[in-house]
Amino acid sequence: MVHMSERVESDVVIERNVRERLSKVIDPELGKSITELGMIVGIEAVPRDIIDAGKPVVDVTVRVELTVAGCPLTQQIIDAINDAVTSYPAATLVPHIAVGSMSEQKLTQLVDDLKEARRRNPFNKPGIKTKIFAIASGKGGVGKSSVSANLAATFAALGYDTAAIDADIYGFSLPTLLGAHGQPTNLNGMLMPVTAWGVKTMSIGMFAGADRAILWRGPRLHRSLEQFLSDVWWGEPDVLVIDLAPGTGDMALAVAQTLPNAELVVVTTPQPSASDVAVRSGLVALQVPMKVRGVIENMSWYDHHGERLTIFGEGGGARVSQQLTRALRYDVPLLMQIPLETELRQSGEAGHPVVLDEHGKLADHDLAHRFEQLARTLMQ
Ligand SMILES: Nc1ncnc2c1ncn2[C@@H]1O[C@H](COP(=O)(O)OP(=O)(O)OP(=O)(O)O)[C@@H](O)[C@H]1O
Repeated sequence: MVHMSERVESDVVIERNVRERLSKVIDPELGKSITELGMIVGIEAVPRDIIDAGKPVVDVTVRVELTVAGCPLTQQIIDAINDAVTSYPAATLVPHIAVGSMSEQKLTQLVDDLKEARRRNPFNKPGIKTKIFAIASGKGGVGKSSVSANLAATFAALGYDTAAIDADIYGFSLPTLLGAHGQPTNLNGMLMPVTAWGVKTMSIGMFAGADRAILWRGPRLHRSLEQFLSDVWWGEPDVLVIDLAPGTGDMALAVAQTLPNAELVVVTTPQPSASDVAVRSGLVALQVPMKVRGVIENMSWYDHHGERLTIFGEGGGARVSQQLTRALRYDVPLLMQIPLETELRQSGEAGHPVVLDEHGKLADHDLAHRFEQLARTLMQ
């Protein structure tokens, strides 16, 4: 027999404990707890007079206010709330989740608060933990975007909170390669990146407007990149991969000014016409305090019925590594060689990075192992 006063107290305890458990549920877009974001507006525990498997059965109503009605991640949030309630150890809690959306006024306040906390470019504040890798190539078409997409997917599959920016105004191929086809959600002027394969992605290709390319050129590039970084809600990812536009100057300079922690990774193919320009793209580090982390040689060979064909010649990656090491006076290693593989191209076109299996886990093949090794080296 349970007395009324005890029952009331235990309901309050359950409500408090449920709130505590919900504080661990993180909004996948904003990267903050749903309680901290003010999304939980009511929790009510009403016990039924039954015991199930030795535990009291309690109906728990959770009232949730989402930031945007019908947001694509609604179900994910509701599932997480459901799990947090049903996994309660001391009682059998039966969840009833009432979903609504925030009032305009509340949303404006929330966004203002978030913006206030992050008024500026989030990646250059002191003590930031995010590792930033800017992928440069010099010459176009050498596979810089394919490397960026697969590297980002590998980081995410290894469990790192991963963001990727496609800053390639000429190509913006990252969303295609990652299959990130959605539009960024606009939360009262703050943009949410599109998540694909666990990678939060933003591309300037997602912004409409004829002046997009003009904005991203020359003297305004630095401002544009900064704006791009601060108008998007990135949270504080472990790693940020930036797919730069091909070329040797402007873009890398803008990155160095905007993201002082960024490290440059230079992609080349084996042939001299690519490696000569790749060296020049790395030499930008003589003008700005940006570290060149290493070189990746793509399209290094093609395995044809057991025969290794070096279609684009040999030695480009090693040449870039040696020349940059000499010019910059520190070791700029050749980090990885990537063979030509039809699957890499095909999976890129299908929006499924070749390094991932059908479940989105790291695949068990040579190419995936190479990318895993690269990702682990870069995070050291
Ligand atoms: N190792 C590889 N094996 C087979 N195909 C590849 C490989 N690397 C890249 N490709 C293909 O080559 C083409 C160019 O690659 P990608 O778009 O990644 O290059 P990029 O350097 O980013 O080009 P851009 O200069 O246009 O930005 C794509 O069709 C891609 O699928």
